[in-house]
Amino acid sequence: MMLRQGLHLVRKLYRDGFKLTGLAGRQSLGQAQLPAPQPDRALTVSSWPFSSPPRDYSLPNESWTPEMQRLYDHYSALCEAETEEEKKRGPWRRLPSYNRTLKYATGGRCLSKVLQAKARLFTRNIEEPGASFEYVVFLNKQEKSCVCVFQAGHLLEGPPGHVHGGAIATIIDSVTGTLATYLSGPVMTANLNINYRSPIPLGSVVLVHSALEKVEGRKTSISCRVTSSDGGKLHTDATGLFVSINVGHLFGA
Ligand SMILES: CCCCCCCCCCCC(=O)SCCNC(=O)CCNC(=O)[C@H](O)C(C)(C)COP(=O)(O)OP(=O)(O)OC[C@H]1O[C@@H](n2cnc3c(N)ncnc32)[C@H](O)[C@@H]1OP(=O)(O)O
Repeated sequence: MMLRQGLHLVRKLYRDGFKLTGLAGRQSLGQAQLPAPQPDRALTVSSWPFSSPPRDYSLPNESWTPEMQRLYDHYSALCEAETEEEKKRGPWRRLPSYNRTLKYATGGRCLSKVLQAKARLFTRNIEEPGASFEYVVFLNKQEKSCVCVFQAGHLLEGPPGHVHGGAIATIIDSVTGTLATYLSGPVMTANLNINYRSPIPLGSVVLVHSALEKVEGRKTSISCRVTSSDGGKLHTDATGLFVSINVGHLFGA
């Protein structure tokens, strides 16, 4: 019964144009218009099925360094820009980010109710501001690309004073996965290829640039480069392969 309700809700959200922040929501740039602009130019959850609005983790908080805030302001200003092609607004959008998109997203038949209630998006599961992943993604729908401003907190340490490779892989998976989802709808990561070129200092702010390489049938290929905030140093480059799925795939259907 729960499974059927979950599937029904997911399908309804897709039909109604649920603007995603997780695996299940989607917006195909090739097939539909992005939602009407909001005052802060963020994409919005238009069909949020719960009474209280979810917290948007991609907004500034007290842990953000001046560099993080500067880059946020820079890309936010691009979201405000007007272009001739799009008379009123440019191609940039800030994507909101929540720690759970669908409380019904069970992740499979066997997830207990306790787990279901406690499940959280991996990158947003630590409440202490600045402790782990502080990031905000800006999408450029014309260029089919996005940039993520990422500040790596103290809980992400790998080599002393530097960011863990798994944490770097996580942010790459999240950013490339987000772009693939916006471009192709519901997808899952099939393959990630990562080259670690230079270590990322803990607490620093880096840019995660992602762009569409190609779409072949169900396969969407995304490239990614992690650079210093001034773009001068390459930390990591990667490619990701995402395979389109039916949402029932996530529910064991
Ligand atoms: C806004 C959002 C916010 C979202 C914010 C959060 C974003 C977080 C993003 C995190 C995303 C994840 O971590 S996802 C979690 C990690 N990933 C997973 O758990 C996926 C587990 N794997 C699977 O479920 C499956 O293997 C699939 C769905 C990937 C593919 O299975 P399938 O549907 O049966 O498809 P299949 O026929 O095997 O393959 C389809 C085509 O893809 C190719 N293919 C499949 N796998 C591979 C592979 N590893 N390497 C190369 N090619 C492959 C096949 O050759 C075939 O090509 P051809 O013959 O058609 O040419």
